[in-house]
Amino acid sequence: MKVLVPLFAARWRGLALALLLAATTLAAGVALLGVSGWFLTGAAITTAAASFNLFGPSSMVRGFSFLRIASRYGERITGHATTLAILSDLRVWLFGRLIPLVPFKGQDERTGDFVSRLTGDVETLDLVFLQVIAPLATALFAALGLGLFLWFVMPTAMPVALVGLGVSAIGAPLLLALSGRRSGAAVIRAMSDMRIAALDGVDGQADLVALGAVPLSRQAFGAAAADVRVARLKQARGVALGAGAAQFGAGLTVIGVLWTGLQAIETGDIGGPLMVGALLAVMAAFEVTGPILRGAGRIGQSMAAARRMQAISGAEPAIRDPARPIALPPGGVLELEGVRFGYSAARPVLAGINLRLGEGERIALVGGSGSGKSTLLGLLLRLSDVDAGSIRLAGLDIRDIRLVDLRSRIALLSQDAPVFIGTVRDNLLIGDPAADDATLHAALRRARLDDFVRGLPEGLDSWLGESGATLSAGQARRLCLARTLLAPAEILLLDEPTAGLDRDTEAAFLADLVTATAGRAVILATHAALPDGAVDRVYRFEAGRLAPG
Ligand SMILES: Nc1ncnc2c1ncn2[C@@H]1O[C@H](COP(=O)(O)OP(=O)(O)OP(=O)(O)O)[C@@H](O)[C@H]1O
Repeated sequence: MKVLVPLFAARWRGLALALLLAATTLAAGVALLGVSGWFLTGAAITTAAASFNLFGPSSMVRGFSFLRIASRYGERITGHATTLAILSDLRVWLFGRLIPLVPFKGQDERTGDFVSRLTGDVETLDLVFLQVIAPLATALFAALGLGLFLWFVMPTAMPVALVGLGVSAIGAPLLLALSGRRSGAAVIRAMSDMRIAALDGVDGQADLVALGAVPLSRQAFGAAAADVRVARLKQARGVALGAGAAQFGAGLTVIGVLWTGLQAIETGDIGGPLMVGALLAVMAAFEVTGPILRGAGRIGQSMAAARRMQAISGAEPAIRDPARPIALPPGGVLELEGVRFGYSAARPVLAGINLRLGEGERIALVGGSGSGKSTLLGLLLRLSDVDAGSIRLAGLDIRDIRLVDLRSRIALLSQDAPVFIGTVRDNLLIGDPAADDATLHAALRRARLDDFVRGLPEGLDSWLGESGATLSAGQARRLCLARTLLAPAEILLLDEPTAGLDRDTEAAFLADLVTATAGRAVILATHAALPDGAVDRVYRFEAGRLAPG
């Protein structure tokens, strides 16, 4: 739960107010029932014999019931508002931590799991304050108040009531929380698997339909949903058992207090009305056990969720800024010397790359599929670090430069560049947030998409749908290309910029590359046939090395 501490600390005022109101609610409830018992018994005895002042207790009953309503309302509002604000803070924090860790490596860390942590896991933490911290604090307060009250009016009942309250509000929930750890973790795991199965099915819907594989996807989702049901059922069984045990404890306590109370009446230590009032006050104090038990039943789930978040907060991205960054001087000469790299030690991809890219030069990297073109471009942006050798920009090893500086000099159009949800303009402004309409249209023109965008009813403000659903694959690619061209970087890395374009558009774009890239240095990874003059030099990948192409 360490992740929650700073977030709770940042919102301590709201939490403290909610705690105060929760304690007031409980105190008013206890007092209400206590006074009512005292009042009713006193009034009943009055009609039989002695005199009893009805006005005092009846106004107290009204006062406490009003106070209880008002404080409960306030407590719900502040408790929930603060909790929602904390969860929102947590989501933002988590998003910030997760992004540098993408792409996830390993089986357990998939995109669906990432979404699951941001949504499901965070939501389970709502009960930490509302159903654990606040009710526990209130229970302590109740125990203290009730103990003091009984100490004065019926001391023999005090240990019985406190032990009973301790067992029901702390002992039973503690056992429940401990026994529910495994089922809680199972719920979290199963929910995450279910989200992953759902995302897989939605992402691959078209192919699954075309291949007639929808039943397989449904089966995978069904299995995940069944796991969720089983895990939840186990959890609910635990809560029911715990609630039963707590109710039993409450019943025994009331009998114990009644027993000691009757003895106290017999010895003349307490009057009948006050004893009844005290008995009902004890019963009312047990009100606090309900939320604690509900919280305890699910706390295993929250703790598993918190552990998953803690794991992220402890995880360091593989690529980090240098401890002592060196300011990047102007100039954009890029030099690679003896660069070796492999995703695993057993399978090197780059086996000694030497390359020099002068300012404003354009070169092309060609080679078979899987030869290492995209890998090399990724290294230039430090998406991974070289295993051996060095990459220098403006004379500095790129590992000595701040990432933000490096990436402001070099822009990449990746092979699977995404269209973000939003409009054409939203997508383009990611490349250059300050660009005006004329600049946006110029970039679109260079990417051979301007006519299309101008033909849309809302032009630059046309909505593109999720992942550019309203665009063809080639149009989406050109939009991403326009976005990269807009980036004010001196070096452009274009990975298959013409993928998805028809032959004529591809030839026109490549013929126009010099103008399109406006004097900037370019590394073009491509399978396309290059027209004369499109680039200054061509290199071919051969067994992890570069040879003049
Ligand atoms: N994230 C990864 N993890 C493990 N291996 C990878 C990863 N990305 C690429 N590879 C492997 O590295 C090799 C080079 O891949 P890369 O994507 O650089 O090739 P490419 O020349 O760009 O291919 P293409 O022309 O098909 O895009 C391939 O054998 C590929 O299987």
